[in-house]
Amino acid sequence: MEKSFFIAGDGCRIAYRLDGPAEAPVLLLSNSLGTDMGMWAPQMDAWTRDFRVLRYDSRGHGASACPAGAYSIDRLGRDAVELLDALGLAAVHFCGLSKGGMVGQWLAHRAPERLRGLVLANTSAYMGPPSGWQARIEGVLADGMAPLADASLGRWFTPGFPATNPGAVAPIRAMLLANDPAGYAGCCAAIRDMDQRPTAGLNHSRTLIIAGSEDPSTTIADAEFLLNRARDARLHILPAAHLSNVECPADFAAAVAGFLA
Ligand SMILES: O=C(O)CC1=CCC(=O)O1
Repeated sequence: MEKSFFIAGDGCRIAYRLDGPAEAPVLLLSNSLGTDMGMWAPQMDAWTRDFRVLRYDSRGHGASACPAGAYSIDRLGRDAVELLDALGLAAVHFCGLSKGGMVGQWLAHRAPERLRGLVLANTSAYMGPPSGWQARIEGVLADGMAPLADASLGRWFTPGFPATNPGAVAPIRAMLLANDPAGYAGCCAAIRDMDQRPTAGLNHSRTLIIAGSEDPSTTIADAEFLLNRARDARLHILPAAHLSNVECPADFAAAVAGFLA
């Protein structure tokens, strides 16, 4: 997959890619922890009919650089804003899943003028306790990505899904295993240190919240928290675990496209 690059404000090299008609409205996509822009493959055919789709690899993931040390939600949010600045885009539609949705929450609070429609999928304003993230950081830095794989896929998909959909799950597993542990750990630290609950009520953007009925990581209660604080939000629940766009590709694509239309 051919990717372009821009340099974020702190010098980090970040990969992005544009697909779809040049004149269509831009839809910016932000990936989850442990994946990269390839996680949106199940939606690309549908979305590139109506949107100029702008995907990027979150720092620490995919082809983007993996600076050592802790990242922050503020830094991850600025990466999205600086990508828009680099491409001269004033305001775009945004869809982020999990960590990507945490970036979306940050944008709603810190850069709402850059948002048209906002989709927050399988995400949460807070994912405590910090000790769990600290243990994950220490584990991945000591032992690499492989020991995380089975437990992660167990949270990302409902129990029967991998066996019946190996072609959908194999690329996701490969993305997770390809992560540089330093980049994965840097993003874990951003989630460890994040608490966007106090600012959730400042989301005045038109928002679609997507949740998975079987998601053990970011629950329906987490989605309802965001829903109840936002000024203009609706909730769409899919029969899925955490990577709802992979488990319910067509429904996810249609829900987002219908909301943004
Ligand atoms: O892998 C997990 O624990 C689920 C998750 C948390 C943030 C994210 O993007 O995925």
